[in-house]
Amino acid sequence: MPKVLVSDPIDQAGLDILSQVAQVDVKTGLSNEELVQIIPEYDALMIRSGTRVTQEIIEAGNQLKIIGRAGVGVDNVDVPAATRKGIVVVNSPEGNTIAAAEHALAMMLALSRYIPDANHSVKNGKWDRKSYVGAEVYKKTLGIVGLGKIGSHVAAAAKALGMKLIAYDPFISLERADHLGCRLVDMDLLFRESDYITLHIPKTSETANLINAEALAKMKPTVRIINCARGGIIDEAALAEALKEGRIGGAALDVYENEPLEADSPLRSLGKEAILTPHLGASTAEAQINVAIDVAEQIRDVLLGLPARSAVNIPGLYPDALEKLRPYLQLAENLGNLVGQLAGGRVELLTVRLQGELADNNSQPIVVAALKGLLSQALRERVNYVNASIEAKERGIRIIETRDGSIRDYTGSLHLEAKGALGDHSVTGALLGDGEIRITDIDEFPINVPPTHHMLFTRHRDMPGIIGKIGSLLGSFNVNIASMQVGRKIVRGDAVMVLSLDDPLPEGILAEIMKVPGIRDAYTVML
Ligand SMILES: NC(=O)c1ccc[n+]([C@@H]2O[C@H](COP(=O)([O-])OP(=O)(O)OC[C@H]3O[C@@H](n4cnc5c(N)ncnc54)[C@H](O)[C@@H]3O)[C@@H](O)[C@H]2O)c1
Ligand SMILES: O=C(O)CC[C@@H](O)C(=O)O
Repeated sequence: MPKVLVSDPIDQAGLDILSQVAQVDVKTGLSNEELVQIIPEYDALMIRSGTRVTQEIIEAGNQLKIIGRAGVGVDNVDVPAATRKGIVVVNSPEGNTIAAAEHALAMMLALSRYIPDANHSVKNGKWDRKSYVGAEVYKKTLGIVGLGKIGSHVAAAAKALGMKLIAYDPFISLERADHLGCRLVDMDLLFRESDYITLHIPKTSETANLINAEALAKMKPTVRIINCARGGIIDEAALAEALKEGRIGGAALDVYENEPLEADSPLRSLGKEAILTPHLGASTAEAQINVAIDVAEQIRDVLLGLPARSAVNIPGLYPDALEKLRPYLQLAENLGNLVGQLAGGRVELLTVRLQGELADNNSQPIVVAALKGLLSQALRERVNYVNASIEAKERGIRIIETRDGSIRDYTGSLHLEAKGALGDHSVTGALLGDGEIRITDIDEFPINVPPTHHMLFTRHRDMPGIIGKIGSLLGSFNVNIASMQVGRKIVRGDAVMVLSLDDPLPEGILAEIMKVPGIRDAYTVML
């Protein structure tokens, strides 16, 4: 019988499902060293947010087939290490949506009426009615940052409370926002106009410290901020300072840069204008049952040799079909991610053309992989091989699929075109004999580069000196170039340049690149 280790508290409903097919050991509170020691005997690991699944644990897990996260965020799992080892990582993308949205709403109302402090004072024998004169949310402006699953539910409820809704989400269509009764605005305006700001975004390099001293300075002195998304999106020291000095009205936090919150955090000494909960967003009986069942069923299926429905790293296909398509799925995901970034978000139309031998295959997994890549900048771990099509549909992305078996430049290749905020862009990619991926065309300019983590693309006039200038500019910012390619259709006409970089581009450098004579456009892309 296979063995499953459950290393965080999981609802009994999930344990019952696992017990149908496996020996289940529940051992919570283990240290990294203890996990490394016992993991070799297990076929599956089931966790919540308490266990950090490090590369060390994954490498020691020689029998491990699946890691199941009973919740959304897989930020506590080293997913690339699991993928390298062929271990499926699954999550429950929707099981706790309602719980988290309701927690944010509860925080907003509790903050407005000082409920935690008032409760505390009555329980301590007082009858103080003067200190707790609150504010109404009716007719106030709620700024929602991130209009995904949780943000949308918050919007619907806040609308019913009579609030005016504005939102910032660069990946959501105007139609979707309109449908939710939200006016899409830029971040700056949201900071300035909101009476309440609620965060429902993933933590990424773009959203880390989004609410910092500079952002706080733009807000109304009465603004109340709610974060039930991820720690690290708010600069906690700057927030504590602003609250102490009365520069903002209040803050309610469920998540923190470091969890558990440090004993000496400045947040702990704040008064009634701050509410702190210990990452309780998903802590409802209903959500815990939902996520436990969702993830336990997937672990059971994988242990029985069936596909998982919400795998974040490996698609849920039967093993033989997966083996054949795996390199093309990776190609599709890379190209989807690339064309999505070139198109600048808000993609309305994606055209997928399967070429050469690829045209003979079942196109559905390829299209889904392309969508997964396309949506990954917006949704991170929320998007998987199961929900990518639904997410795309909800975002109003139309898909056109075509096939051209006659194209034989490579045995099989894939062409994607996206219409987005930055206009129409296209990419083509192929597999070399050894399965290595090559990007072979960008916006109809022929190139031949492997996808890498940090890339820089320019559109420029083909003229002497331009490549040298970009090279020295990057050098002056201490950015190392791994490879560089130029593609052009005619001599001294328009050209594209693609650089693979060892380092991320520091802030401000794109503006400098745009000043180089002959450069028409420049984009950075992270794959
Ligand atoms: N406190 C908890 O216990 C708890 C429970 C569940 C989820 N969460 C967290 O809540 C957050 C939202 O979850 P969700 O299920 O709504 O996710 P989601 O993927 O459905 O929505 C996230 C939204 O953020 C948008 N977005 C991405 N980058 C952005 C950026 N730079 N600026 C503005 N918008 C951006 C995306 O377009 C998307 O619409 C996540 O961070 C998730 O981990 C917390
Ligand atoms: O309670 C938990 O497991 C955390 C839930 C939440 O942060 C998630 O990512 O799903």
